[in-house]
Amino acid sequence: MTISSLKIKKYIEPKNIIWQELLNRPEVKKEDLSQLVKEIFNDVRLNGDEAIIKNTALFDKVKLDDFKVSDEEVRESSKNVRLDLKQAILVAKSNIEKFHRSQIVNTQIVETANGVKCWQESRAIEKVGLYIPGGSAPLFSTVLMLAVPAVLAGCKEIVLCTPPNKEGKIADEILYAADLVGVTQIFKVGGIQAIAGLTYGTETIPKVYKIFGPGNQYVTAAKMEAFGCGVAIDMPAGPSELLVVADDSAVPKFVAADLLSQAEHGADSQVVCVATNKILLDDIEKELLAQLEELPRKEIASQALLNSKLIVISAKEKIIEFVNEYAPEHLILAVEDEVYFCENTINAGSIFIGNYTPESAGDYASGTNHTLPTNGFSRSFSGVNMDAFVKKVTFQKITKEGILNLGSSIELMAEAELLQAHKNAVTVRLNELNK
Ligand SMILES: NC(=O)c1ccc[n+]([C@@H]2O[C@H](COP(=O)([O-])OP(=O)(O)OC[C@H]3O[C@@H](n4cnc5c(N)ncnc54)[C@H](O)[C@@H]3O)[C@@H](O)[C@H]2O)c1
Ligand SMILES: N[C@H](CO)Cc1c[nH]c[nH+]1
Ligand SMILES: [Zn+2]
Repeated sequence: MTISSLKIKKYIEPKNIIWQELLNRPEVKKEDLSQLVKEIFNDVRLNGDEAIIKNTALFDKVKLDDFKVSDEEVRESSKNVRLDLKQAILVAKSNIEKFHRSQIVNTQIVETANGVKCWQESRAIEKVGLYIPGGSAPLFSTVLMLAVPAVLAGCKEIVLCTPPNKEGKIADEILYAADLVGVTQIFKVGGIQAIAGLTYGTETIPKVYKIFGPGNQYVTAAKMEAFGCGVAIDMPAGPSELLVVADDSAVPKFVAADLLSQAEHGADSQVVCVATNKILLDDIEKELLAQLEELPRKEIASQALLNSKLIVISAKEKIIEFVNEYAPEHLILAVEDEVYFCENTINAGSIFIGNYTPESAGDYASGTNHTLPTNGFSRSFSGVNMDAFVKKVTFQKITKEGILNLGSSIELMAEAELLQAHKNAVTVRLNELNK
């Protein structure tokens, strides 16, 4: 496809009746993966490491008898990472730490009635598995996004799996970032077999309690199977997406650059731009096509742009209605009335405000997490944050005075539910106190 012939779908003041078309995500070929996932899970459950080695040879085209990354490999890879890149990774790590640490809440003891104290404490999930995709780009930033909060939360075992390349290697930057942050074990295993290994455990891979991280359709289907086997997962995180809302205060060159930043992730990415007038939208489109020409990943980005939409909606109430129905992973607000749009946005994974807040900032280094719900799941899921790595345990301590205060309410409710033993647990105490 030549760039000049690229036609991005345009909609001018679309009526609600065609909104469904605008809200749709790119069509994914719905291959039924459940049989394949079940077979590999069964293989790994029964044959452990042998199944991991066999499936890695089959799907990643490399035979690795030892797939655990050694300390020596980690040390060597650190030497291969450029000094300026190491510095940049340190800046990102520090900001991600600061922002995620700020999410830790202090315990608050509440006296709900005289002598009845209740509180909640966080306990880190002891064993977590982090999946880092390996395919078309070495996403070492995802290592920071998952491992930094895991370490801050106090997770004891942080196990990372990522697919090896055909030489049986993992990108130096992934190993450097994992070691820097404090990942406890690293395995050269990807796809379904990695998720199965983390679910059941093998001779080499430890079983974990929760699995995090994005991945392709095989990884996503495997995470759903893991969930069915009793292992928690973070969320369904699919192909990247971005919605930009722009009014006359926006800079077309910036908006175009932002749209392309997510389009280059994959052919299945989707970017949408809502502008308040046609002149602005045309300027953004012109910039988009000019900048696309210069990109090394222009083929991928062009494919994504075929799934994308340029829309004019002039009324801000209508724009908000559209944003909340679309429920994007990322939302950029390049608008004058930032307060109105921020206050009225309900469904979005992460919001970027103003002309100098590119989405890439959140992908790498501002401090927020880039593992976010896609495909409309921002209606009901949060992105990865500190809460994802802990469980909340509630506590209560009731004194003699407390049970005297609360006792009769419990007795009455238990009796009404026909649960005599529940009532008795209170009655025996009240009898003792009233002697
Ligand atoms: N939403 C987010 O936060 C986010 C962030 C980064 C990446 N992503 C997404 O993650 C995905 C990364 O995918 P990827 O492919 O680059 O890497 P990946 O690591 O997810 O998948 C590679 C693995 O897939 C398995 N596989 C490949 N072909 C197979 C087949 N025919 N049968 C069985 N298994 C097979 C192999 O085992 C291989 O190791 C992309 O879709 C990208 O958009 C999302
Ligand atoms: N934008 C991606 C999430 O949708 C995350 C990422 C990693 N590296 C660059 N970007
Ligand atoms: Zn990105």
